[in-house]
Amino acid sequence: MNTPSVLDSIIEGVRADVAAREALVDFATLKKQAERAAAPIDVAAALREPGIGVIAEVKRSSPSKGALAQIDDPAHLARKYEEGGARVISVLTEQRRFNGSLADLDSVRAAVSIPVLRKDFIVGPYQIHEARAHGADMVLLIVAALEQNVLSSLLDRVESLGMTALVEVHTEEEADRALQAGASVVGVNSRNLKTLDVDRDTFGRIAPGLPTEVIRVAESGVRGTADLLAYAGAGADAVLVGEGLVTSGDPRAAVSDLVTAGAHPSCPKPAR
Ligand SMILES: O=P(O)(O)OC[C@@H](O)[C@@H](O)c1c[nH]c2ccccc12
Repeated sequence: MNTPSVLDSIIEGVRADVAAREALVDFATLKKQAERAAAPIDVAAALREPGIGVIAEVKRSSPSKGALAQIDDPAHLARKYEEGGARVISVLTEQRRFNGSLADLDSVRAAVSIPVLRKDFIVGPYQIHEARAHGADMVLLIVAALEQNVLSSLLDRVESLGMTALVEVHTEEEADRALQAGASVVGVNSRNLKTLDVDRDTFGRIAPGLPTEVIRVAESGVRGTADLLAYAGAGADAVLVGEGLVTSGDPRAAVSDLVTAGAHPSCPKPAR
């Protein structure tokens, strides 16, 4: 048998955690909770607005670096991101490796009026209704973690609840699978989730092959405005930034610098 990748071991933990939550709140009850949540915001429309969108992430830890930042008040951080001009807030809810939680998602949802992304390792429908019940507008689906038929049905379920899926890919083959499943927003992760290596050229290799109507998000590895401009030059509509913001000391200013660079007339814009 092959040695399990980082992704495999994260998913194993996630499955156990989902089973434990489902034992407390069954799927039928959760679905009713999701129906009572405030209507989702149209994230695709928000990402089509002019300028390079900044998706700012609430990220305490990562499997590659361990603890990144002490975030005692995720709502406060999210408000700083919103004040800095973030288009969307991403909240990591995976507990074992990223030290996130659904409580973080609740606090952030209550604190901001811009769209919120639930960033987790989604393996089944339960987590999608759970995202909605906790006020998410967008849900991450990682192609490398899902069989094709499961990916397609989860994507349909996200959309049937009025949310938008951010479909994450790392290779051309995965990008084809994302499109086949009907993704309208594709995130190209520069980090390989099986090895955790970052290669910032990944976006530039994959993005040009995506149809023009697909919204392209460059994920990971943005240290500052130079990386944003490089991703924009390769066709990004938006960038997703975690570590660079949580370690910045001034998250509002860090987001604002990125937003300003991405809105400047000299910043390359995707042709569509
Ligand atoms: O901290 P960074 O390098 O700015 O990366 C943010 C984001 O792209 C990263 O957290 C991420 C991308 N895809 C994921 C999937 C699961 C967990 C985390 C991620």
